[in-house]
Amino acid sequence: MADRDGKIWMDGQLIDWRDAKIHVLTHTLHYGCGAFEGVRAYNTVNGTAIFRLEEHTERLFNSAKILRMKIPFTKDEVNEAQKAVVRANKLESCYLRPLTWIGSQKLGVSPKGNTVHLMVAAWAWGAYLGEEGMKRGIRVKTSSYTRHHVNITMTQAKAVSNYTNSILANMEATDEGYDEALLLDTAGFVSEGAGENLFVIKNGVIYTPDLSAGALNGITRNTVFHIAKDLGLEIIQKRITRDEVYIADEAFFTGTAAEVTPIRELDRIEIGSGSRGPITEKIQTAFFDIVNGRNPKYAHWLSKV
Ligand SMILES: Cc1[nH+]cc(COP(=O)(O)O)c(CN[C@@H](CCC(=O)O)C(=O)O)c1O
Repeated sequence: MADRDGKIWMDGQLIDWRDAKIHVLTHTLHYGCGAFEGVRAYNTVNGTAIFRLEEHTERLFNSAKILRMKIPFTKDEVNEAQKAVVRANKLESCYLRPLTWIGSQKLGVSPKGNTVHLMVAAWAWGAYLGEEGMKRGIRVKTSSYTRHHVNITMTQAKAVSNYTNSILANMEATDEGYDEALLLDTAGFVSEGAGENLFVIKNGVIYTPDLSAGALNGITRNTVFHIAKDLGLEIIQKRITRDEVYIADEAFFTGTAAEVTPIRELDRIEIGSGSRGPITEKIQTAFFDIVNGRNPKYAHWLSKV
């Protein structure tokens, strides 16, 4: 990804993509204390717009606060940086990656005295878990890795260091021929995917793990709460066991990258009909209507670039 044309916003400047480098003694590279966001811009009916930009920037600042990092820019500056990166790269739709990290003044566990930095990059990124998966549903494996205990790492921070757990779970699942991993929490209840939140549907009611299971408070998850209300569907947040997923009528993942991705089986056990369920399809359609600007009720969620 390093060798391409384009611009990256780095510490207040739009610089050439290939020049966006950091030193190998950067604190975050060694110890993993940093935070990032995943954001999408869509080519809506009213032009290119970033979906729920304010909420993503708010979460980035909350992640930094949890990690005791002070981002040296305002939220407005970070919002504008994201718009500038989309414009500078002439992207009609794209995935944006803001990242804040601790600099290279000194190493040692304590980063006190090191500078805090921020960059924003953007690139075209299609269906995260594959176009076929968006229609047919994907195959998921319950991971042998456990999601973080909520007091081991800070699960409400989208922290760089949290993602080694996600990487290992995803690699194990894909090495075994699955599309993605589902992680359980330290008590054995369902938490979330390696990079997604989980929803299941049973007898017309939607369920999702409550956040005590260590799942990230997903913005797409929150969007589905609004969609469900619009559709007159009840959502219950509760502890969910893996076998409740096995006997569900439908299941799907949500995430900025994953959007709304149906799950057709877990651990080689078909979920419902073994394909995208009807309620999942309704939610997916409503989601894409919203992000593409076709639902005026949510126009305020779209920040034109
Ligand atoms: C662990 C995790 N849980 C839930 C979510 C969903 O959150 P939200 O995007 O706010 O709905 C994500 C986003 N995963 C991001 C990283 C993907 C990547 O491979 O990198 C994303 O979807 O952008 C997670 O990483």
